[in-house]
Amino acid sequence: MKQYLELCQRIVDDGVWIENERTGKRCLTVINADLEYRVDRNEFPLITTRKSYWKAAIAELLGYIRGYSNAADFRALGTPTWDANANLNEAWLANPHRKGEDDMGRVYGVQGRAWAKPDGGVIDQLRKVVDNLSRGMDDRGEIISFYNPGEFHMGCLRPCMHTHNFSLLGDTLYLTSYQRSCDVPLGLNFNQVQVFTFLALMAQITGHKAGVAYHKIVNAHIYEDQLELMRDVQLKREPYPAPQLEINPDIKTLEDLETWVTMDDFAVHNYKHHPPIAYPFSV
Ligand SMILES: Nc1nc(=O)c2c([nH]1)NC[C@@H]1CN(c3ccc(C(=O)N[C@@H](CCC(=O)O)C(=O)O)cc3)CN21
Ligand SMILES: O=c1ccn([C@H]2C[C@H](O)[C@@H](COP(=O)(O)O)O2)c(=O)[nH]1
Repeated sequence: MKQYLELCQRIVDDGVWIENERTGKRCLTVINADLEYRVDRNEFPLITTRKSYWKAAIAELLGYIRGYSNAADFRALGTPTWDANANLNEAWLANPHRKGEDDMGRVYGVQGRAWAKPDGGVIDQLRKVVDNLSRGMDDRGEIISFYNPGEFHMGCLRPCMHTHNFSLLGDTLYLTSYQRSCDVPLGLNFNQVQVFTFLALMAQITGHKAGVAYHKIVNAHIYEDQLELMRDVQLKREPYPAPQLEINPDIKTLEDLETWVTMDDFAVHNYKHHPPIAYPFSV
């Protein structure tokens, strides 16, 4: 929690105002942030200075793992977070590649599970990493990348957390995740949960101990209409201790994650938090 609050304060103190053409808003921006999550100690990085909707964040991650490309599938898992990008963005609505209501196009999980090869067929990046790690193998390229510039025009948004790089040291699994663009009040709240949970889940299904997750962010920003709430409300609150995440131990394979797992297979313990803050969302 301390590192999150320090990043927010740094943006408030040192951020530079940058015009964002896509949203038509100004963003107070800093470059480069390095966050670390102690998955080994089960210090779940939930924001405590406001209520965090952690189930929606894990539902998003599960949707990426399943390769979903439709906001309705994300809603069925328990999160409405892709509704706006799929259905309210003018540029995407006018895009001939959009296949109708709720279609997100070839973003995130589609690239992770079905990256199109130029000579036909697809690459399942996640399956390869799971198979290697399950055999105790780290080829120093256990990478899942959602960043496919050749297909940006076929999706509603370029991926923000675009690369997840797993590493095995003995029997301990590590994760380094890269994010190019971060909406700190809204998105980071979710992304912290996702990086932590991705490592915890991958360690569980590949039979390893979870170590530390490293989260590297390039452009970290607060939108102009979020600044007052962050500076005058959230940053005035004292954080509470980190809660713990419990994952159903019956989840043992990638197929389990693809088929029967729901949000009921996740629980958070000792989550003490301040009241909710409704930050504006920019499409
Ligand atoms: N501007 C912007 N910020 C983002 O964080 C973001 C995007 N766009 N587009 C793609 C995804 C969608 N994500 C989202 C979308 C909505 C919320 C959101 O509204 N969160 C609320 C409540 C969520 C709920 O009720 O389930 C929150 O208070 O955290 C969070 C992340 C993260 N990403
Ligand atoms: O997981 C996510 C997804 C999106 N965001 C934020 C970061 C930006 O504010 C927007 C994306 O806009 P771009 O113009 O494509 O950078 O969404 C996030 O923080 N986390």
